[in-house]
Amino acid sequence: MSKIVIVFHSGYGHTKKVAEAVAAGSGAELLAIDAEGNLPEGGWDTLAAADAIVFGAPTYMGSPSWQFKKFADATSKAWFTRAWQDKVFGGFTNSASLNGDKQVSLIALQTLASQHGGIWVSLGLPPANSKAAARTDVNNLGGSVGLLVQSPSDASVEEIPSGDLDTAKLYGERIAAITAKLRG
Ligand SMILES: Cc1cc2nc3c(=O)[nH]c(=O)nc-3n(C[C@H](O)[C@H](O)[C@H](O)COP(=O)(O)O)c2cc1C
Repeated sequence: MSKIVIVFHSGYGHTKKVAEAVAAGSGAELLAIDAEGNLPEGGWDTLAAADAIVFGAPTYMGSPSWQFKKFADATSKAWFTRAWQDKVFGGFTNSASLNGDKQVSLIALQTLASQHGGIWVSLGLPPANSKAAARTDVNNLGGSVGLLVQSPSDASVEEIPSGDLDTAKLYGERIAAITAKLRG
């Protein structure tokens, strides 16, 4: 069975909830980047052993949080040896506004995966964008590159729109299916 690892940062728990939903769909192991931008003991070995790596970060000031960026810069050690070449990658971001410049963060995650020679998994779901569409619908935010989630600024972790979490689970399933095809 393929090994999928979700490496993510979450300052206040909302992005962690999204990571858990992606894990529910993919069977992935969660690897949290801490408040100082560091991985737990053995974290780099966990990533080295993964068939697929999913990046997750909240959008802060229009880009991934600095803790995620510190992690991203630290992946240069793996880059030097092409250690992550041909792994499968995906990514997600979460922020307060419907737009909130989430796409900037997602492109940063996709670019990081591409620097490593990875195979990026798009969201693969049509947008729910008709007049009748609601926030409870799957992909109501209309993402395509990866997974977008909106947590309103005054929403608790338990109040993240259910449609976005359903979308997260489906994205996890897609990553698992594609990883199984490509990596066995
Ligand atoms: C320093 C900071 C900057 C933020 N910048 C943005 C932003 O650019 N766009 C946005 O929509 N939300 C922004 N937010 C809101 C967060 O993205 C939102 O609260 C998110 O759910 C936090 O996720 P977390 O609980 O995993 O840290 C910002 C929050 C903080 C603390």
